[in-house]
Amino acid sequence: MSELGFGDRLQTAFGQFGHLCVGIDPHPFLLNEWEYDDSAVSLREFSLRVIDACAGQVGIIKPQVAFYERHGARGMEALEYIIRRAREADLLVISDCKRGDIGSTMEAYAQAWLTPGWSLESDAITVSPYLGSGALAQTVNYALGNNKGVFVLAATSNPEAAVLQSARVTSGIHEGKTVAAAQLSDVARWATDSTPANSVGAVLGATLDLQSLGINPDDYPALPVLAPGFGFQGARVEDAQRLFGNLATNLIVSETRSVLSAGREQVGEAVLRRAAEVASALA
Ligand SMILES: O=C(O)c1cc(=O)[nH]c(=O)n1[C@@H]1O[C@H](COP(=O)(O)O)[C@@H](O)[C@H]1O
Repeated sequence: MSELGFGDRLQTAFGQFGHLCVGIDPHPFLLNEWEYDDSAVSLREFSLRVIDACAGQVGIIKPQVAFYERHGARGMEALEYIIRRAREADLLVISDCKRGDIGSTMEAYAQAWLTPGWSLESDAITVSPYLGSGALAQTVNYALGNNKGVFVLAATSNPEAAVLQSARVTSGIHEGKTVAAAQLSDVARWATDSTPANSVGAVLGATLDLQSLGINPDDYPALPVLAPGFGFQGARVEDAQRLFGNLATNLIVSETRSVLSAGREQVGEAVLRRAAEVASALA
């Protein structure tokens, strides 16, 4: 097990490489553009190519589990392999599995993804709180006990999310807040009150107007924030500081298709260029 908590490893990654996280989503269209067939072997080759481009240049990668699951057991084997290779290359791996279930089932997911030495061992995972954020308590405890991280969806980048996430809570400690703001408050409490600190973070889409969801980023402590939506989904990294205010301090700028669509030969160059743009936007 790592000696350092996920929050500390994240700070080291920010200090060495800045705030860019490269997503690995082997969409069939990208496999095709990169001249691979749509197979588990290709997933592995594609992903290794991205890992080579990232190693020593960025600190964090985020494989999207769904694209490996598409290929069943062989796809998951490819995922196990590439996670291991990325971690050996000192990349922090956030496995984007977006698990969300009742507490006892979540515990099994946490064990699958966050147990040192197990085949899918990652540094952090994404989880969904929409069965109630209390159902995530065991996952958070398990992660913290193993020096791992958890990113909880609060306000997601997709337009369909608004109908649910902008609804107002009608009872309890979060009464009157939007669902998204309530989730963010729970995450902020976990991030700051638990040990090791800052190992629990929130997912906040960069495509959103956070104020319209009742979220003023300056009202929150600088917890880790995984922010997808830059690049392909239209958000501009130049706006990161304005969009996230105080939350820009520990912002993970996540980009996938905008980097990977550079192609197999140019992906290294695209990673370097984007990392420099992110560094200058968050300087
Ligand atoms: O958790 C995520 O990473 C995520 C949350 C969210 O709100 N929106 C979102 O697009 N994502 C993921 O980010 C990736 C898309 O990144 P782009 O290709 O850069 O748009 C996909 O793997 C999504 O599942």
